[in-house]
Amino acid sequence: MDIFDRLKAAATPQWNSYVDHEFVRQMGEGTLSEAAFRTYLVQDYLFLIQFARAWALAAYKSRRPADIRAAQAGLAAILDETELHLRLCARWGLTQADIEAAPEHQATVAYTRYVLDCGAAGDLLELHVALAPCVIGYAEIGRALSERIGDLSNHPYREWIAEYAGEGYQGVATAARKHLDELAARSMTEQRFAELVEIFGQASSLEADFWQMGLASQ
Ligand SMILES: Cc1ncc(C[n+]2csc(CCO)c2C)c(N)n1
Repeated sequence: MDIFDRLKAAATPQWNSYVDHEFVRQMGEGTLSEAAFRTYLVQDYLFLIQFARAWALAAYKSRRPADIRAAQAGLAAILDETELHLRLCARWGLTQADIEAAPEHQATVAYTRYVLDCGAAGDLLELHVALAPCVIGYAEIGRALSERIGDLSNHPYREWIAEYAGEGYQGVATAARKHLDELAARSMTEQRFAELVEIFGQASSLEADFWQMGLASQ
């Protein structure tokens, strides 16, 4: 059992509220409304900008080159991801300037600033634990949806699912998981575990709230 599995097992209700959310179910079935997806995607772009700052903070909090490289990989993955968002938003006639001018929803503010605060107040391990549901969760969700659906060619959310189920992103998530495990082996004590579960559970709940924000907008 690696540290990620231990955190997931200790925060199962919050984790399940995130990965089995109604938004995810509807997206998989292709019944999710375009309005819900659009609100989600615009907010997710704003979310990614703040998360890029969190990964940059991870680089700043790192003393070892290997940790700086891990932060660099996370930051690069985010910048790649924003391309998907801009491409999909362009189909609705939304430009980058339009998206950047959108006001942030409470759910976006709550999640991103929570993670940034974990990084500001805590150490590198706390920041990576706060980032883990996001990075590793989307890989699990993407893979589960893609396996369930099989042939994605006519699916309304094929680009989104293919992005996170694809080899490129799966590799990023596997590397992030391994890095988290190494970091925990280096700096976690069992007394700290409960504190880390708290962070992991909170971040997972904030992910669930983020999906809910999309559903509530339609
Ligand atoms: C609400 C929300 N949670 C997670 C992700 C996924 N994600 C965020 S940053 C990143 C790249 C590596 O850090 C990935 C895959 C998202 N887009 N939106």
